Amino acid sequence: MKLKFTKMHGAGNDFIVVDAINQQVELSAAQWQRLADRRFGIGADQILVVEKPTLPGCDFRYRIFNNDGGEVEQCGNGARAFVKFVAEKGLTKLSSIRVETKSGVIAPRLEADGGITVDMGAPVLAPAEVPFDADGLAGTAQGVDTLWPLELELGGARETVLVSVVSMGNPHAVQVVDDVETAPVDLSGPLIEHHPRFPRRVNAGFMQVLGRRHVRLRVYERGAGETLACGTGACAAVVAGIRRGLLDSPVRVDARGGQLSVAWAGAGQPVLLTGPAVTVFEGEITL
Ligand SMILES: N[C@@H](CCC[C@H](N)C(=O)O)C(=O)O
Repeated sequence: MKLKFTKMHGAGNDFIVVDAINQQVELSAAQWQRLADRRFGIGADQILVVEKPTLPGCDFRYRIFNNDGGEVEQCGNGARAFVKFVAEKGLTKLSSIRVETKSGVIAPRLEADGGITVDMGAPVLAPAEVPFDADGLAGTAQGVDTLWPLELELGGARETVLVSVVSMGNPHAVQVVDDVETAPVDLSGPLIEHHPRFPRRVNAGFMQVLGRRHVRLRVYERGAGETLACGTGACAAVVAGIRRGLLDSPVRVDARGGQLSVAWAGAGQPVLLTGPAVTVFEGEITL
């Protein structure tokens, strides 16, 4: 079986995008993982699959598979790549589309200057819905946010980190650090990802506040490891920063692979994510 694909990225978070409307695509988790493998496959942080919608009022269905082959609920940088892909492939003539995802409907918009903004929906903040098991834990209030203590076993020593928990459709634990470059992302990222308090695992964000509208961010992604940028991670970090009283919307987010912008007007309002989407090459692979 041959599979046509497009390789894309958003601020260095890279994707294999597959049109499952005009070709038949039914792959197992092991096959997705093989395709995303950087040595045995094409290589990508995530695979994005474009399908016909199943919900009325939607233009497309968008499925997301992590590098480890697992299907997940949401991907912000991928949503921008998705809208560029469907426009470039002539799958739609609309500049604003409604896209069905595993965690609800999102609305990406192609701007006149080529930039892409995605309405990612409102963040979910109730710990149980993130999901985060806060049972028996004492949180600390900061602004209108609650910081939760997570115990980690770091290199033989016990350490407690304080995290905000936010769902952007997918789960995030965000901590504020003094310097993202020296933060122990490789060490504590996997421990946070698999921490037993997160029943569906979690994306671990490390945010350095540079000013009220400017942060640096690194994210150790669930199912993919550290990526050069994480769109939903940027949204979650800015929501946490605003709730903690550290940031004002809109916020520039510097990731290792590029720059994103996140705007949020507060409780109940949608988060708007803006940033680049780039097509790298097209190919066909025999499975
Ligand atoms: N890179 C993404 C997020 C992809 C999914 C994530 N790893 C998860 O498992 O939730 C983004 O740009 O949002």
